[in-house]
Amino acid sequence: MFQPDLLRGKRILVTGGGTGLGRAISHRFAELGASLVLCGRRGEVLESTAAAIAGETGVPVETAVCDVRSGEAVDAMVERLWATAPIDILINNAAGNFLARTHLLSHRAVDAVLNTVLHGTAYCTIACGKRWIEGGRPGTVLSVLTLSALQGAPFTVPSAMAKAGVLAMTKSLAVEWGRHGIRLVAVAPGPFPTPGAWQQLMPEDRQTAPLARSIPLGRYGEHAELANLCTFLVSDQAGYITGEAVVIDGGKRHLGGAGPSDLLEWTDEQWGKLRS
Ligand SMILES: CCC/C=C/C(=O)SCCNC(=O)CCNC(=O)[C@H](O)C(C)(C)COP(=O)([O-])OP(=O)([O-])OC[C@H]1O[C@@H](n2cnc3c(N)ncnc32)[C@H](O)[C@@H]1OP(=O)([O-])[O-]
Ligand SMILES: NC(=O)C1=CN([C@@H]2O[C@H](COP(=O)(O)OP(=O)(O)OC[C@H]3O[C@@H](n4cnc5c(N)ncnc54)[C@H](OP(=O)(O)O)[C@@H]3O)[C@@H](O)[C@H]2O)C=CC1
Repeated sequence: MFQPDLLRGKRILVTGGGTGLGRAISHRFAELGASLVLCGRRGEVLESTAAAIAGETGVPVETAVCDVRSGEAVDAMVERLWATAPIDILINNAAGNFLARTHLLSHRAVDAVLNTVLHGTAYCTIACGKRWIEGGRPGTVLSVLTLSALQGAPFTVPSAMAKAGVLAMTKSLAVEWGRHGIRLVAVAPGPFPTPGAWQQLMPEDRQTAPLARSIPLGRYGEHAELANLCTFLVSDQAGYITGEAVVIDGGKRHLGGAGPSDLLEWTDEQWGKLRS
């Protein structure tokens, strides 16, 4: 359990906060007293999520329609938000991704992912960072990566490249901006079911594989588990953590490196035969 007022007084901007994991993280922040700004491209999605979170938690939730692929639009959004009150915490969560064979990707397909994940994250981070530094204020940036940022991923190569770039940004700015009291942290989730991710990445053909073969804990992540990790990392309780990415994946990352995972499927009979 967190202190009920852990995030009271914090103004938090969540990109992609209208759906999926961004929505779950935002909801947890609001429960702990934060005031929120949810950003995305679809106003009606943002409004509906904002109304639901505000109704359930009683905290104010603003919305900001913005395509993070445009540096000008991001700067205008952040300038407008700052005119009311500074943002304390930025969550870089907006992303686009799809399954495709890389040698068949068009330039525009590569750009569709890189512009959102790599450029959009850089624009949002710099827009907040320059205002924190100019205003002499501390700040925190949490970026949502994927496991592929650490170990690559075939068939989602632009996303893996972009998220790896965001990890490099996290480590680099932790050093460059540390003396200004700005922390940069990241989370690298394994699979957490959301309509967005499942539509893009989990066609029915992929959903029949036994989970135990791909995830040691044998289940997908729960949104609350990711939201709780993000809550700790952005809170003042984690004030000495910067430049780090925390993996939350049920052990998935270690399957390949930890030895032959096909042995997980072996029966007692097979083990007995080997022993004899
Ligand atoms: C384990 C889970 C890990 C989860 C990680 C996540 O990130 S989950 C997060 C999951 N959530 C989301 O992803 C939600 C947000 N997603 C989105 O906004 C879109 O899915 C987007 C990323 C395609 C960007 O859309 P947009 O409107 O900017 O793009 P557009 O429609 O204008 O097309 C631009 C170019 O891309 C091409 N192209 C498109 N699809 C495919 C494909 N499947 N194949 C090949 N190519 C494809 C298209 O043909 C065109 O190229 P062309 O023909 O002109 O040379
Ligand atoms: N679900 C999973 O298993 C995993 C997810 N992740 C990461 O978690 C994050 C959330 O993913 P998830 O919730 O599953 O998927 P969603 O599709 O629900 O989330 C993507 C969000 O980003 C917003 N978005 C997309 N493009 C833009 C843009 N150009 N400008 C502003 N907002 C944009 C979308 O809103 P709109 O379309 O209205 O703009 C949407 O709210 C992503 O960073 C993803 O890479 C990482 C590992 C695993």
